Amino acid sequence: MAGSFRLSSSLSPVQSRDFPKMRFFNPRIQVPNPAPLLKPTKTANTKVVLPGIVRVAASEMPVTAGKSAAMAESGGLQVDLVTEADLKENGFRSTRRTKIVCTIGPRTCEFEEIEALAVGGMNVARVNMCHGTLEWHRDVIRRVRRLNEEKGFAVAVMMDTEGSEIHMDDLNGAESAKAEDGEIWTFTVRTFDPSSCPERTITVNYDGFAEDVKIGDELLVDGGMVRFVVTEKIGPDVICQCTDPGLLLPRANLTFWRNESLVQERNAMLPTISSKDWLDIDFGIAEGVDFIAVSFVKSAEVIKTLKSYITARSPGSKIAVIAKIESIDSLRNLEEIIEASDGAMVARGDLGAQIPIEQVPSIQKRVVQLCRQLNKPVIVASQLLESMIEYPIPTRAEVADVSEAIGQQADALMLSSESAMGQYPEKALAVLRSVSLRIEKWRREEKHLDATNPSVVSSSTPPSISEEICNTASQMANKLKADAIFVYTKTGQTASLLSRNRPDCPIFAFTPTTSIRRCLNLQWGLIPFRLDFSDDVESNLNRTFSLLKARGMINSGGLIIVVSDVLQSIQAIKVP
Ligand SMILES: Nc1ncnc2c1ncn2[C@@H]1O[C@H](COP(=O)(O)OP(=O)(O)O)[C@@H](O)[C@H]1O
Ligand SMILES: C=C(OP(=O)(O)O)C(=O)O
Ligand SMILES: [K+]
Ligand SMILES: [Mg+2]
Repeated sequence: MAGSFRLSSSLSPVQSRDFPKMRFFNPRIQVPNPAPLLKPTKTANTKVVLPGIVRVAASEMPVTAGKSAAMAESGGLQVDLVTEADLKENGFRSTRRTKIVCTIGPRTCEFEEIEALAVGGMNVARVNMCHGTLEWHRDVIRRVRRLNEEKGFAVAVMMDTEGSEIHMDDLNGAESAKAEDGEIWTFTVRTFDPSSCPERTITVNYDGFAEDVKIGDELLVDGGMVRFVVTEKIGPDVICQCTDPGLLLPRANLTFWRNESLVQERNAMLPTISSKDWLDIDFGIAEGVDFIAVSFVKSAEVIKTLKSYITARSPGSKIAVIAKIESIDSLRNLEEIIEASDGAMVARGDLGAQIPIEQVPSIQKRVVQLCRQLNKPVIVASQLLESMIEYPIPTRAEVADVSEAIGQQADALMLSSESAMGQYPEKALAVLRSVSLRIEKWRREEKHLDATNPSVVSSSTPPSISEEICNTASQMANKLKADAIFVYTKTGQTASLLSRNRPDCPIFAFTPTTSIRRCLNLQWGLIPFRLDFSDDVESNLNRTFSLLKARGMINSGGLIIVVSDVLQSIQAIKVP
């Protein structure tokens, strides 16, 4: 990777009319109907109306009120079959604590394929608005909702905005194009009909592109997978010579570099949330997604604006806003961005294209630590198991990278292409699952040897009552080797504060609200259940014990630390 990480002087305020325009290509993704990973279940409801286009049947419409079979059976305690089986087979202490986000793409968009991922441990399904049509995304989101309703899962949905990144066109539907060493390619802002596009010509989505680049600049595709040097400029056309040959993929990201630094000209003034993103956000709000991940965040301001927009559009909505840390600007304003957000993602793909890649590991560590300090969930994303797009097993180096993120105790790991379009989505998920279990267990065993590892995160100043209660409860649970912490939480805040301490035992979070249950599913060590509860801790507890016992999920004699955010109390109780 060329260049060093240089910060240019802060930008002067710009008027919105000064913003160079991004053009958004017409959605060109024809969703194929990949062979299902599992045999179709009886619940499959997708009707294939046209070749290659998936339509949704009426029963995939958003779920309305009414108790599902899964809930009715358990007397009001909603839990999924995977958690139930995990608890029964492995016992409390060996449940997986690190959560898994899977990007849904053409390889995994059918109901049975999403179900297979949920069965394999997916906690959050991510749709990337950079690809696909709104109809496609709507179908996927509704399938996840139907799966939750029918099977009692709490798979949350994350919508990831396209953002104002500079990228290439879709190669007219081709899977890829090969650029050979020394070949001359044209990058242009002109658009063509698929039939009349000249050879070796790529349309770029950023209007200011031809003006901003200079002869001698280097053009990097996907952070350097393919590299060109600009040799000539002819009006809207930028003529380039390939210096590092490779495969160009549809809509691949483009950055340009001058004197070993990333060029940030007018593109630095592109809005973080483009007009297309606002429409996608409206769509996300209407579909009731749980998280909106904002690409290329530059400042805390944009997060605040989006949060108030969501509140105005959908009062009382619980949509959480995740800041993607993937640009130089986000690093400049890191602390205030994370403070303003409901969580963060270390988006290593673009981050590694914007700064020298050798700086990515230390930034990942810093973001993970900062999020923990500020009590915000953090996701480590991109290229965790990249080779599994093609191969059924990962490289040893990938396993080491995944282990590092788990060792850092990030809340969640994310699959991108591995699950969206790779050949082995379920196997990739299984690798994340088994590496998590192994590293978490090892970490618990070795913990006493690590003096630098505090059992609680230090309190904020001035300390808050709930924070102190959660710190004490976590320490108690560790010292007494409790089997689980139970937390009764209305807003989810107390559950988060417990998770933040990364205690040795799992945290059962009971919440009356389905959307909060789903949001908690992103956080480390939390096993979220939906349960209506009263202000009477004693009766809640007795009810919970009998419901869990009836399903064989707890045994008499187990030690439970109970925290209630209503009474702000801690109790230590043996399961009767
Ligand atoms: N909705 C979709 N339709 C078609 N392809 C998709 C879709 N979502 C993801 N993909 C494919 O999966 C790859 C990985 O997804 P992701 O990491 O989210 O995107 P990107 O590579 O653009 O950062 C994409 O490059 C694209 O090829
Ligand atoms: C997760 C990332 O964002 P996207 O996949 O949307 O480019 C990334 O850049 O690492
Ligand atoms: K995106
Ligand atoms: Mg990105």
